Amino acid sequence: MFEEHHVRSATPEPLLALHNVCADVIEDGASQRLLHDVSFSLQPGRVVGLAGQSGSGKTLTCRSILQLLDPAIRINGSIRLRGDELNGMTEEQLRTIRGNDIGYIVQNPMNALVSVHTIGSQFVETIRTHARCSKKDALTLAVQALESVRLPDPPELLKRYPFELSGGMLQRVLIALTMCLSPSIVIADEPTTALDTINQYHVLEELERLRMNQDVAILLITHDLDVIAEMADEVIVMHEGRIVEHNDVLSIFNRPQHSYTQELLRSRLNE
Ligand SMILES: Nc1ncnc2c1ncn2[C@@H]1O[C@H](COP(=O)(O)OP(=O)(O)OP(=O)(O)O)[C@@H](O)[C@H]1O
Repeated sequence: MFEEHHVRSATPEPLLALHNVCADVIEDGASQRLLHDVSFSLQPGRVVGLAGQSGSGKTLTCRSILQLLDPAIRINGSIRLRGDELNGMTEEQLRTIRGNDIGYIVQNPMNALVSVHTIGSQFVETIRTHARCSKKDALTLAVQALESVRLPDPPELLKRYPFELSGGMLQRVLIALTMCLSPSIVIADEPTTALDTINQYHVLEELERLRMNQDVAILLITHDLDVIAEMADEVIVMHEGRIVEHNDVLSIFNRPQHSYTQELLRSRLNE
């Protein structure tokens, strides 16, 4: 059993608030609902874990927030960032929000980096599209960020190409890149799934430091309930595109209410 302790009470104004978000896919003229009235909010400095088996709608929920969806998918409902509605914003407005306000860390960091450019040029390019600064200042910022995720020899690392680094190093590079943009929210979609145990530990530690040092709100998607137990303040359990349970982490693990949450916890114990 997990030890009970007081969970910090929520502040009144959420950083991000989803209200009745629905996603429908239109295929061959027919519409199928993939997300059903998803509602929750994120507060600064808190980690919300999103759990549920494969196909339950976790990634779709993240990508709805970022409005990074297949054109066949339509979103309804409200997604507010500090009160501003994201649903319906122009692509240009959204591009500013992605990175500046909301960082996105994905399972396979290779997909987020361009293989033919050095790590350094990608840092400079990304930093300079979000903030007005010289190349030299961008490189200084990159070195500091790489040092803070404890990667060895950052100046040398900046000269290397993504394919020259391991998955764990790349994931930490991506976290460092995200840190340079100082987002208030980080969405981490299965950030440790492709990593070995040691690298999993390092990546989770860096996410924890982001939350502690920069008061970042983290939406952590993982099928790994041990990671959720370790990191999250609250847990949202999704099943077939719906939120079936949302509670603080101790209540979810000690007193799960929904039969699907109970099943999910039982399957973890049997693993
Ligand atoms: N572009 C799309 N067209 C049709 N169906 C889609 C599309 N994208 C997602 N879906 C469906 O929506 C449902 C939710 O998918 P989603 O990727 O959010 O699941 P998930 O919980 O993240 O699963 P996993 O853990 O395997 O990544 C699935 O049934 C999936 O097949």
